[in-house]
Amino acid sequence: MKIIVGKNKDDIFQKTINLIENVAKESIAKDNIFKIGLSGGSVATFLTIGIPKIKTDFTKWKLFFCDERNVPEDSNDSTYGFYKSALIGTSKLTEDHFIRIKQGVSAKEAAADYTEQLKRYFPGETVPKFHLLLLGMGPDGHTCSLFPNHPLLEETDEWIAAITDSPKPPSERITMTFKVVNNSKNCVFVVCGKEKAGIVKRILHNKEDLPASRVNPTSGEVYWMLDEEAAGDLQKINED
Ligand SMILES: O=C(O)[C@H](O)[C@@H](O)[C@H](O)[C@H](O)COP(=O)(O)O
Repeated sequence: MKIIVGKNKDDIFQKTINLIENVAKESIAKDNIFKIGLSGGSVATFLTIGIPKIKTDFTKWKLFFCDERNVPEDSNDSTYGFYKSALIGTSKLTEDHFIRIKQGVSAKEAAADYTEQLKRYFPGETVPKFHLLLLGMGPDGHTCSLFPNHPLLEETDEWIAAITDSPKPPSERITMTFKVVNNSKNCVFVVCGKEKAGIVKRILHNKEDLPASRVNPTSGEVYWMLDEEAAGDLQKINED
């Protein structure tokens, strides 16, 4: 685990962009493709600003979703819709770069379909191994759409699961399970703001068993990219 604290949001965002750029370069050199998983929420806002600044061959990128809301792409709640409106037409990314969820079906069907899509992009792999997953963390310690005390935390067979009772609206989503998350080469949390300081301490110092605590790739690295505010309670401990 690597905990990297930025002086402020812009500093940690730049450090995260540098990390993504380096992993993309290594991945393309080795595999001739860079397979990245995106999350929604504030990390999406940061990425839509940061991704276009990355010096890379975007023709080798494929962008997946660590989780996605089961809503129409033109809904304000669609994570893909947010990335599309910010990046397509304004960057070198096109719709074809994104692996989107099936529209107009139940969450269960969308999860099954996304699993089939993953099989096409990770041929022959017993579990998809992403080069990098970009993760947010909610104030309750959830990540992807894996929420505290939810049965999906214990899912060990499915790669992509459906949730219809998400405590964070909208209620219907699909999500990577820990089976896929913890098979990734790199998991990168981007967590900013003083409202996250308490949960960051609960996870990184108190070691409470919360969903984000369970992100620990079996043969990969987990990075916690924190601004000073989100790391504030951790730093108080170090000063004591
Ligand atoms: O689609 C989603 O809702 C996200 O994937 C979710 O996991 C998000 O990353 C966290 O809720 C953190 O969101 P914030 O950074 O906005 O608090």
